[in-house]
Order: sequence, then C-alpha cells, then structure tokens
Amino acid sequence: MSSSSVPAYLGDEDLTQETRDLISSLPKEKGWLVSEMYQYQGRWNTQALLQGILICQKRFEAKDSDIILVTNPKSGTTWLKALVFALLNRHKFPVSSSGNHPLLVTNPHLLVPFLEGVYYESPDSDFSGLPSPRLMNTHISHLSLPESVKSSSCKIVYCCRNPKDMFVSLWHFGKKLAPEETAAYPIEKAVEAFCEGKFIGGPFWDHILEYWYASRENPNKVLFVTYEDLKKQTGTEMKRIAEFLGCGFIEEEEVREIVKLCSFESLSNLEVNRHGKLPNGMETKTFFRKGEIGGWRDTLSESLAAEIDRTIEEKFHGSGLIFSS
Ligand SMILES: Nc1ncnc2c1ncn2[C@@H]1O[C@H](COP(=O)(O)OS(=O)(=O)O)[C@@H](OP(=O)(O)O)[C@H]1O
Repeated sequence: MSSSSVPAYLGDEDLTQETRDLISSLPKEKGWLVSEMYQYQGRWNTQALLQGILICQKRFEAKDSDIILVTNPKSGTTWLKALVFALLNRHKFPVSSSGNHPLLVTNPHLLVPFLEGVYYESPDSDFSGLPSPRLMNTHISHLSLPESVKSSSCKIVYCCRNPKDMFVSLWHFGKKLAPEETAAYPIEKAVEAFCEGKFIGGPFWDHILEYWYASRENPNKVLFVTYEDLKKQTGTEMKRIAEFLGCGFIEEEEVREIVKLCSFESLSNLEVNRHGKLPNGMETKTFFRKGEIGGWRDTLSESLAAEIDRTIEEKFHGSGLIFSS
C-alpha cells in the first residue's frame, strides 16, 4: 500500500518477529487496498491489525466492569462510541451544560480506544489510565476475543449494519484513503471479494452471526443492536443500551440531549470532525459521510445489490436475523 493517508494499522510496518513467524504459516491473499492479507482464526487481516489482535489476545486483561463496543468496520462504530461515552459520562459531563462537553472538541475515536489499533501502536498498553468503567472498542471476532473478555463479567455491545450499506461505506472510505488503489480495483471485483469474505476484516457474516448467537445465548453479556434501529429510534435503543449496562434511571430530557449531541448532523459539523486528525494521521472527516440507511442505492447497481442480497440470504438463512434497509 502506497498512499500516505492510509492508517498505519492497514500497513505492514513495525512487525515483531513473533508476528512475522506466525504470518509466514498463514493463508495469504491479495486484497482490495492491501497487497497482502492473512487469514487468522477464520478472518482476513492486514499484518498490522493481525499483530494488534495477537497482542490483544495475549495481554488484554478484561475487568468485570469493562464495556467493550464491538462492530465490523463501517457499521456504526463512531456513533456508538459517542452515544455510550455520553451516556456513561452524563453526570461528569452533563450534555445540558453544553459548551464544554468532550464530544464537542474531541473525535469519538480518541475518547474510546480501539484495542487492536492501540496494541499495534503501543504493545505495552494496559489501558490503566481509563476511568472506570473502562470503555473500549474492537473489531475482533467473538471467536478471537481475548480469553479474559469471555471469562469475566464485562459487557459487550455489538452493533451491526445492513451489509450493503456497510460495503458501500467501506468502498467510499477506501476511495478517500487510497484513490489510486481503489480506481485500479473495479467495484464488481470488490463486491465479489466481499461476498466471498476475502476482504480486510471479512468474512463479515461470521462476525455478525457469532455475536448474534452469543447475544441469544447470553443476553446479559452481549447486547445486539443494529445501525438501522439506532437510526430509526435512537432514544429507545439508547435506553436499551443504558438498561443493559446498568446505568440507572435517565431523564427523557437527558436522552433527547444525548441523541441530539451524537446525531450525524451535530457530530459531522463540529470543527474537530471536519478538519481534525487522529494521532495516526487519519482525517476525522473520513468517519462521517452520509450516515443514512439505504444509501447503497446510489453506488450499487441492481445486479451488485442482488449479489450481496443472495449472500445475505444464504449466510443468514435460519438465523432469525433480518436486515432492514
Ligand atoms: N452520528 C452518526 N450517526 C449516523 N451515522 C454515522 C454517525 N457517525 C458516523 N456515521 C456513519 O457511520 C459510517 C462509519 O462507520 P464507522 O463509524 O463504523 O467507521 S469505522 O469503522 O470507525 O471506521 C459512515 O457511514 P456512511 O455515511 O454510510 O459511509 C458514517 O457516515
């Protein structure tokens, strides 16, 4: 990968010998945006993300009070981070007293650390500086979660999005980060790779299904929410998240204020999210594009949409999970 705007964790620098040894034995493929991706525990990842995952698996010690937000990329991560951060900190940072709320001056990705990204950049991180309850996020699959996440009483909030919108969001994100690589990779080929699961972070179906079944088996541990429900009834979904996390009573007015503060319109228009950069060099505006349900219609042809629909039908048939669009 050549583009300088591409975040380090999509790259292949700074690998430890241990990661190099492991990846030399893993299945390897060329993928969209990356010249090499490796399959580890069923998922395709860049070398850097893989290193972050390996360190996380080895070192992360979950506490019972931890809250871990899990998503596939482009499925509502930024939004969920903002909502849950505002919810947990509503006494420390009342939204009503506005003006100085952290979300007004800080991108949500800096308020809620990305586990495998942080571990890639700083392998010795212990997240001890985070206030309790520690709020973090990851894209790690359920199968690959660090043992302590499964054995502790920490809580997982999983957000999934209609795969067609998720694909389109990824596609535009890639176009912004690496225009040359994306121009050289037809969208038809990208949809095919997405449906086959041979995509950075894929297969996405397994990721969604693993957490879907985990939420059904252990509803006190894993809460399953969707981008679409969040969009249609943000307040109701936020109250469901608050109840799951044991946040206690929340005034309706507080709910309305948090929903407004975290809305696409509010966050995307803030200076920090229009012209800011993360320490890894990523522009914060890349996390905000349209923020719509069904936006895939202006990017996917009928036949490409049908190809993803067929895959959805095949993969989710019988699961009870239905995507609205
Ligand atoms: N507040 C809010 N409300 C609704 N939608 C929002 C919000 N913030 C970000 N977005 C939209 O979410 C998409 C980005 O997904 P992620 O945040 O998961 O991206 S990332 O994985 O963290 O890179 C991306 O979706 P698309 O617009 O369809 O590309 C963003 O626009």
